[in-house]
Amino acid sequence: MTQSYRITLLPGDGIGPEIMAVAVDVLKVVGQQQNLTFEFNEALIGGAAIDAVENPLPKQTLDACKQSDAVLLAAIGGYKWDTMPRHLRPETGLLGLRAGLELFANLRPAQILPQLIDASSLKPEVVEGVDIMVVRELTGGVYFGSPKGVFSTETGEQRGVNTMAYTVAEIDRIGRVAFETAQKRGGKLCSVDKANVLEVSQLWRDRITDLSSEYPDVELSHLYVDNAAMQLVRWPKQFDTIVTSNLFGDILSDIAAMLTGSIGMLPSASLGADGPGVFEPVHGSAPDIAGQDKANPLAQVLSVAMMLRYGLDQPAAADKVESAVLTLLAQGYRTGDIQSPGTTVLGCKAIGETLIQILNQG
Ligand SMILES: NC(=O)C1=CN([C@@H]2O[C@H](COP(=O)(O)OP(=O)(O)OC[C@H]3O[C@@H](n4cnc5c(N)ncnc54)[C@H](O)[C@@H]3O)[C@@H](O)[C@H]2O)C=CC1
Ligand SMILES: CC(C)CC(=O)C(=O)O
Ligand SMILES: [Mg+2]
Repeated sequence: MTQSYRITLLPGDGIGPEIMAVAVDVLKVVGQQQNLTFEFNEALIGGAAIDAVENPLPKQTLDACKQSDAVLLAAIGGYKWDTMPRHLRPETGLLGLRAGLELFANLRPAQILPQLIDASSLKPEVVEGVDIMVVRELTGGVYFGSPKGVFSTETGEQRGVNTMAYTVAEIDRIGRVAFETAQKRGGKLCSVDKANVLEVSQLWRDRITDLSSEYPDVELSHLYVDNAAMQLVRWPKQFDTIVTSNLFGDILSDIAAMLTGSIGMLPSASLGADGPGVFEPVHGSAPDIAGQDKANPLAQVLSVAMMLRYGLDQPAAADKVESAVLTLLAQGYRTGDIQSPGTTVLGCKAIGETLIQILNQG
């Protein structure tokens, strides 16, 4: 029987439309092969939405996302909007989408593919076999805490304020996702915080420690975030699953990206308790290479695989997408960001066409 899904597409800004085009082509072909049909609905977000309707997250877009089975997002942002007031910034639209869909758990896998060992910034013996899942809290912490703003002090000086805050309920729900993720993986969970300095981090550490009694099969450890950043580069193989707050997870997942060769390789899944998830690359809109056919579309394509696996419960289709990416790399095709001697560098579009050929060859 054919299974049908409604997918909202949010291409966004910069390289977003280029990598989204590749991902949609891949999804259509895999859909035909797996008896899945997709009803696509493209909507505005970020800078593109600001330009069109002066709102980085139009109500129509959020409503369309809520009515979908899954949302595929590319990236938002760009120099053009960097000096706009906060409510007219692309990033405000992205945060609004995450909050609006209550996507509190962001899964960011960083896996070194054997074909890309030469592309990593680290020595082969350091990165070989690395397979890390960063579980990042996504709707709390300093990105959302109040008070926030720029206020005047008694002396008339301006003072910028953001607040890092977590409730017990927020820590517990991301903690449970992390323990359950670790149970399905290597059984090790490292919680990353700054409990030596921050009250919010001490509460985080205490709660995660308490929760661990419910997961005796998971080996829990704790690291301060500065040490964790260093350890990720020093000996990344010590990590299996990492759980951390919104800001720390944002930074640590970009570090983890470079272990795998390029930020252009890292997909992610943003999930809530129920309702549609958003599937998006870890990287941003890369305005420095936008419109030049240089973008690596593989993080977006691998986000399609995460959508099929985590959002639509179609693991066989997800396997097909991931295996096509591995074949492409094994055949020596690369975008510029992951090139190494002896490989063939292609543009974003040509990488997409080659992936389709690989999929059609079965
Ligand atoms: N989820 C999202 O939509 C995110 C949006 N942003 C926004 O993106 C804009 C640019 O931010 P940046 O700090 O420059 O981060 P970025 O991730 O867009 O780019 C950082 C560097 O990585 C390269 N890069 C990124 N993705 C690539 C890809 N697929 N293929 C090849 N190279 C790639 C870029 O060319 C750039 O040199 C900003 O407006 C930022 O707020 C940043 C991160 C996440
Ligand atoms: C652009 C920010 C709002 C988010 C970000 O950098 C990320 O989610 O990786
Ligand atoms: Mg980021």
